[in-house]
Amino acid sequence: MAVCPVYTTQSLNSTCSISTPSKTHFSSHHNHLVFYRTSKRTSKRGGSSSCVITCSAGDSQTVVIGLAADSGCGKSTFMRRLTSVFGGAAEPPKGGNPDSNTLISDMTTVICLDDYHSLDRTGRKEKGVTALDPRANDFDLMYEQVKALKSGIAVDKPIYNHVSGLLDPPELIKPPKILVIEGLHPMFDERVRDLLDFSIYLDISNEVKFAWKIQRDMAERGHSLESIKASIEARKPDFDAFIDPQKQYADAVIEVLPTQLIPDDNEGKVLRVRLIMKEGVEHFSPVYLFDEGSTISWIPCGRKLTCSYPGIKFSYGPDTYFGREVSVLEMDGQFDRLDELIYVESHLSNLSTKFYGEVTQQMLKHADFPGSNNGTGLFQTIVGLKIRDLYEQITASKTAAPLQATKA
Ligand SMILES: Nc1ncnc2c1ncn2[C@@H]1O[C@H](COP(=O)(O)OP(=O)(O)OP(=O)(O)O)[C@@H](O)[C@H]1O
Ligand SMILES: O=C(CO)[C@H](O)[C@H](O)COP(=O)(O)O
Repeated sequence: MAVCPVYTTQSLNSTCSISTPSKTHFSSHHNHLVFYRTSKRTSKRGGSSSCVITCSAGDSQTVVIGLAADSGCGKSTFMRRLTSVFGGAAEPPKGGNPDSNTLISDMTTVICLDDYHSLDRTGRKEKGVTALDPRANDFDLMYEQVKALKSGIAVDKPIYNHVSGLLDPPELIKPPKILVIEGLHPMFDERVRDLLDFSIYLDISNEVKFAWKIQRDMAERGHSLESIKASIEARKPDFDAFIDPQKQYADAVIEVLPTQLIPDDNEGKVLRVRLIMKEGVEHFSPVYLFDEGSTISWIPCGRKLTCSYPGIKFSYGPDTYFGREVSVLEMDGQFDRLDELIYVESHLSNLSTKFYGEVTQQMLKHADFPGSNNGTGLFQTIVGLKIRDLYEQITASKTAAPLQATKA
């Protein structure tokens, strides 16, 4: 009996109906039903016909968030801030591959899209392509698996092992409440993009990326300055062609630039950070400073906020980004005392906090994370709170929908 190559795993709290061209075999496996097609049937034209498995998720609803950025641009730090907003620690799957890239907490599962590399390190070298090149990635599988998870179906996701550079045996991923897909290409493939309920792009300018890379790869990983420069240069053409263009699709972009408060600064320590928020996105209303829609420039330094050189400057206002209407909140400079952030927080509106001072509390909780004293940490925290709000709105609207249908 030939086993059809198409199979799916289905979590037990879902309802499935199966129509098959021939016999379908299903069995219980790791707490999941596994459906196999047991034979291929040839259609009149000679191609193989497909097995249709229609499943509806039980009461689970997965909200899907996309986070795009180049390597070393703060995705992991952002993820740690985001999962902290939902409470609970994020950990790799228990008892699984120690080199798994997945992080699971009560509410969230973060999967790294490097796991969809179709070519391993040697394969890329042989073919002369980088990991940023779409030819080194399996977008069909990415789409199928994100779609399955979104509809409540568990998947066996491959693992790209960053230690060995090989593709390891897959790991089982169950549909979470919130699925975050982070990596190089969450918005590259239109089909995957359409599955996202919210998307973020971390746009780190070349100068800052270079400074961060030096800090991490030289200080922590022992790489030489020349090798860091060479690796950035080697990735740049593919970064420009395949990664950077995704920012036009993002609902929120965190742009990190050198400061304008120090003339000709080239140290990259003081940062100007812009939070670009699209208008008209369902379940998302941009944060504003003082007065929604106005153009504001604010220097908060003085009696209530301690600032040393070069100070802090906030700006806010409407703008356009890739032809779309956006609101932009900008912070240039860095905080001296994080506890005084409450003063800034009290002047921001639409933060989606659950209590007064929640942004400041989150920032103080993770004061040791990179960027906690500047706009990168502040805006990542704010986006985390907006995602919590978006999740709550989506689940509330889905719960309300059947009730309304019954009433009608
Ligand atoms: N906001 C920040 N301010 C200063 N440095 C930062 C900031 N965010 C990240 N970095 C620097 O960049 C490094 C990489 O950050 P992080 O691990 O979060 O990035 P990543 O995108 O997940 O990287 P990779 O994809 O390579 O794993 C940090 O070790 C730190 O040196
Ligand atoms: O751009 C990257 C995303 O993190 C990595 O460079 C890519 O995944 C290739 O991995 P490795 O460096 O292990 O060969």
